[in-house]
Amino acid sequence: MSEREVPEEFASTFAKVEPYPFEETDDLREGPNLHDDLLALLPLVGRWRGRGQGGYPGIDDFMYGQEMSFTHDGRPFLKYSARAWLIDEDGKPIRPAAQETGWWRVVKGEDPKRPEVEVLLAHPTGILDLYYGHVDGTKIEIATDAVVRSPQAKEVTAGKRLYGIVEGALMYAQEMAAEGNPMTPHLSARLGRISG
Ligand code: HEM
Repeated sequence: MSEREVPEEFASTFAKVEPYPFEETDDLREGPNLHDDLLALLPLVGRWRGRGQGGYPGIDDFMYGQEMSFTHDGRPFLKYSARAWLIDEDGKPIRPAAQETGWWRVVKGEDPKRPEVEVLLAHPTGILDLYYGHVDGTKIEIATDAVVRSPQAKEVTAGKRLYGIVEGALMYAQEMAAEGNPMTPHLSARLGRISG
């Protein structure tokens, strides 16, 4: 339909639409209060940047930079995204690397001291992960309950991640079972807080 064919009443409706009217924040000092259900994940909220190293059977070891953000809008979930880039020994960027985006929620667990978390992740490589796990103080351990792959995706069958807040830094280690290998380390990184 050409612009001229848009009925007059619709044209005025579109013109009136304001930008998204609700606040979303990565800073606990601003915007809506964090939902009570998310208290166990509070230390993650913010923006992070740092470096990591990786490897896997059959590939060369590598180093990477990464940015990560956890934001919320007062509802009981965190919006998560991360992007990485390969770097050389001097930290110079080589090329963009993995990105992932998804949602973190606290679901009702049996032990109030170990809240259960659910993490949904989508990767641009044709892979979707559903992770479950627990928060133990400043440590979060999650493992895949399901991995869905498109026909072209690499054969990733399971994943495991350990996140920890250590002296204000966000550290994590990630393992995966892929391409016929059992659960094997792929990544580890240390990120510093850049806001929030
Ligand atoms: C910080 C994030 C990540 C970085 C920097 C990274 C980096 C790499 C690099 C450099 C390779 C070697 C092949 C290539 O150059 O593409 C690779 C392979 C691979 N990565 Fe990652 N990766 C990351 C996250 C992930 C995630 C989240 C998954 C799974 C969902 C994943 C699954 C794989 C698989 C299956 C291979 C192929 C292994 C093989 O061929 O045996 N990676 N990754």
